[in-house]
Amino acid sequence: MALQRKHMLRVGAVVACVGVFLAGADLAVTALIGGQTARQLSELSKVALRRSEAAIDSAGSILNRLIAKGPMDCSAIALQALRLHVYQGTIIKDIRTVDRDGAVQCAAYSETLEFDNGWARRDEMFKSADGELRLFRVEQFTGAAFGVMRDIDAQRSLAAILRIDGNLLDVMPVGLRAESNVTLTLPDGEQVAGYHPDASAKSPAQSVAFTTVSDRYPLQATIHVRPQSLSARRDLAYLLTMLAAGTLGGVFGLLLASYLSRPVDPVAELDRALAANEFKPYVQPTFRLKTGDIIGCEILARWEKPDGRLIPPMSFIPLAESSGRIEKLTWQLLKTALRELQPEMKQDKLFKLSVNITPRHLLGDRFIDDLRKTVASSSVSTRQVVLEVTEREELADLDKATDVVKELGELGFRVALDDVGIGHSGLSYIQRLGARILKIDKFFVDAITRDQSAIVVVQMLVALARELDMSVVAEGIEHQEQVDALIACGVEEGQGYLVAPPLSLGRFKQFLDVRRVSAVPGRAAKPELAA
Ligand SMILES: Nc1nc2c(ncn2[C@@H]2O[C@@H]3COP(=O)(O)O[C@H]4[C@@H](O)[C@H](n5cnc6c(=O)[nH]c(N)nc65)O[C@@H]4COP(=O)(O)O[C@H]3[C@H]2O)c(=O)[nH]1
Repeated sequence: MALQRKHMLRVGAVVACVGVFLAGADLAVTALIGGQTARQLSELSKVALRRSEAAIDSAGSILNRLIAKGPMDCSAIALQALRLHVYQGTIIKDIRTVDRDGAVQCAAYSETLEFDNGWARRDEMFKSADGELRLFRVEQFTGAAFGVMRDIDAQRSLAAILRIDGNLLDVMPVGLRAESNVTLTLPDGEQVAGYHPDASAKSPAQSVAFTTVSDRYPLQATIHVRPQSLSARRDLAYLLTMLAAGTLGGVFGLLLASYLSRPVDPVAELDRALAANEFKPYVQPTFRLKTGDIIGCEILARWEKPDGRLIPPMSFIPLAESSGRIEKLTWQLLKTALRELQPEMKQDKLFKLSVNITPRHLLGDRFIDDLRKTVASSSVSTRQVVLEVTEREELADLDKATDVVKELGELGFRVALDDVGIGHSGLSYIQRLGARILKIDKFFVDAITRDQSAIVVVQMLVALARELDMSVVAEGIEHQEQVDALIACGVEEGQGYLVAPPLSLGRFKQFLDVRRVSAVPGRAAKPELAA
């Protein structure tokens, strides 16, 4: 079972750590690589724009040179001069002279006019920042072309028709070429050039855009990419990082598991629990057998672990005893119980609170002093406090024990001898100690309804108690038949699951309230009060 838990812990820790490391690495690498890709694409849109600006610059200076050469008046010489600048293979596909309104007067190659499908008016053109050039879209049957116009004089202008193609806009890195396109647009959104590296592929339907706007020309270059292209998960660096993170997570998980499953020093654990106040006084009511009236309760320690587990006393009391922590533990429990039950104890002056005291603690030098202080600070009468000393363990020094019990009695405390009948000491021990209460062990209560000898022992203990002026409490009563048999033997008080198991202080208070209201003798505790 322990091995299985260890294995489960190890697997759980490894899985959890790998998960956390992978998630962390995913977040970090996605942000890092995604950010880098976005910066790279912004830079590339700048490159596309700068190249396009250079093309416009070059067209503008050609137009300037032509205008400087002579009158561009559609004469044969003027057209010849224009033709010299329209070469196959360059981006200038035609140069035209246009009038004041932008209407074409003549073209370097008049046959290109047949390709036209529309020509912008002057007022539809966009001015460059220096006012020297005007840019516009030229509709042609073969697709959009890009017009760059410079005024010759107040009446005429010279317009170059450019086709900015892949050579200028081919800026995309290999990995992104197939999933992107690059466009040049005017301020009205009209596209004057576009480039898709993979001519057969369609533009991405859903895309992320990276745009650079020119500060010299009314123009912007935009790179459109599919959102998936930005995903860092396609990157080799991402895969390598995730592999490293997963491995690190696994190693860390193993280390964590071995740290968590390291043997814990039980005494250090006790000290930690004491400091954290994890030991709680649960209490089990004692009652009058004939009437069922509650006459007190016994503190039974429980360890409420931070993970919610409730540890029974036999799992920690022996260690607390052998490690010298029992004193601190006892005072902690008693203080808490006195503080919490003080109102009930003040209201019912006959109510007795019992606490288990180990023989060694009882015989300790400071026991009586500490007990007095603890009880005095709660302003509860010493007469309402019972100290249960077990008969299971021998009192090392019976004479000293007798003196202590006597002194305690003078101070008002009562001492009960616990687990009577199963211990090693004889009747003289009971007689000498001077205890006021005798608690008959559950062993005899269990047997009393089926074993005549148990009846004889109980009757004998009752007789002895009467002789010594002691009262008798029977422990571990679970059935009404046991109550009846105990009454028949002369026992008057008892405790057991028949009335209630050990309860937390809060539940015990509720239990008292319910009992006060119903006040039915001998009735078992309501199931919801069971611990
Ligand atoms: N089956 C059954 N059990 C019943 C019934 N009625 C009561 N019991 C259980 O019998 C035990 C009676 O307490 P104990 O003899 O003082 O025996 C106690 C006592 O010797 C010791 N102990 C508990 N708390 C403390 C403490 O604060 N200090 C010291 N020194 N010992 C403690 O641990 C022992 C065990 O305590 P618990 O486990 O709480 O077990 C308790 C109680 O829960 C019943 O009807 N049926």
